Amino acid sequence: MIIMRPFVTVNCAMTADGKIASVLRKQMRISSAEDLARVKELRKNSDAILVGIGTVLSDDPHLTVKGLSYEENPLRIVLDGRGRLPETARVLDDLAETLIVTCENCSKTWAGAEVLRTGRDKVNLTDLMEKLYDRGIRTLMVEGGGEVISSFFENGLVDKYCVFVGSMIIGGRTAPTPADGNGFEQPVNLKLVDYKILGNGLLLTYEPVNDL
Ligand SMILES: NC(=O)c1ccc[n+]([C@@H]2O[C@H](COP(=O)([O-])OP(=O)(O)OC[C@H]3O[C@@H](n4cnc5c(N)ncnc54)[C@H](O)[C@@H]3O)[C@@H](O)[C@H]2O)c1
Ligand SMILES: Nc1nc(=O)c(N)c(NC[C@H](O)[C@H](O)[C@H](O)COP(=O)(O)O)[nH]1
Repeated sequence: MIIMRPFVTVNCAMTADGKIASVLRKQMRISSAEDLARVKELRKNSDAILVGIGTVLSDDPHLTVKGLSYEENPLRIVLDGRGRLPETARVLDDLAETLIVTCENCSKTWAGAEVLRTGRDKVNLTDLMEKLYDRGIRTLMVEGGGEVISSFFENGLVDKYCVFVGSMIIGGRTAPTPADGNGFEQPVNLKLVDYKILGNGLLLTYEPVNDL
């Protein structure tokens, strides 16, 4: 059965040794200024921006585009299966609409945010994609982190994968990478469709290869 879902672009920045943050999981500037400008455009051109609760707890991002009004900003989506999102998180400010997606057994609510419940232990991404499409979301930007990106690949929900490779080494065997989770038995094969130098780093753009 074909499901109608948004076009999904995964975007992240990794170091030249394949890490998206340090072992302390604290936010680290990996992108060049040129890449940050591209990320801003990508956010602007997306109907919604999605991150996992791990990213919110580590980075406390705004997930907005500076200069855009509440109505113009993309919908902010946080995957939070166990209801850990603090009321003080910046994604709950009044700069944009926010949707918190949690599991069916989580009864938590948040002031000023809409809550959607789907899935048992983890948010059911396929169901979420259908629901987002039904409410008019046609383009979705997934900004991380590693667990969430891995789930999108695992569920075959990625249309485009953009990874900026910053010219630095951070090391650390437990530092997060673009696709953490439990790993796949079979690789997700990609086609390299573009590459571009952006300041002191390289932007790689891939599309998953549909083997069927
Ligand atoms: N460099 C970058 O581009 C970039 C971007 C974003 C985050 N980060 C870094 O990534 C780290 C956070 O990543 P992370 O992997 O710990 O957390 P994450 O942001 O991927 O969130 C994972 C959590 O989301 C929840 N979740 C609910 N449903 C899920 C589902 N279907 N699939 C997966 N998770 C689901 C679970 O509680 C899970 O633990 C931080 O260190 C942050 O700084 C880097
Ligand atoms: N593209 C990108 N390059 C980086 O070097 C980096 N560290 C992130 N990290 C993503 C993470 O989620 C950040 O927290 C938000 O990019 C900050 O988002 P805000 O501007 O506060 O909305 N993303």
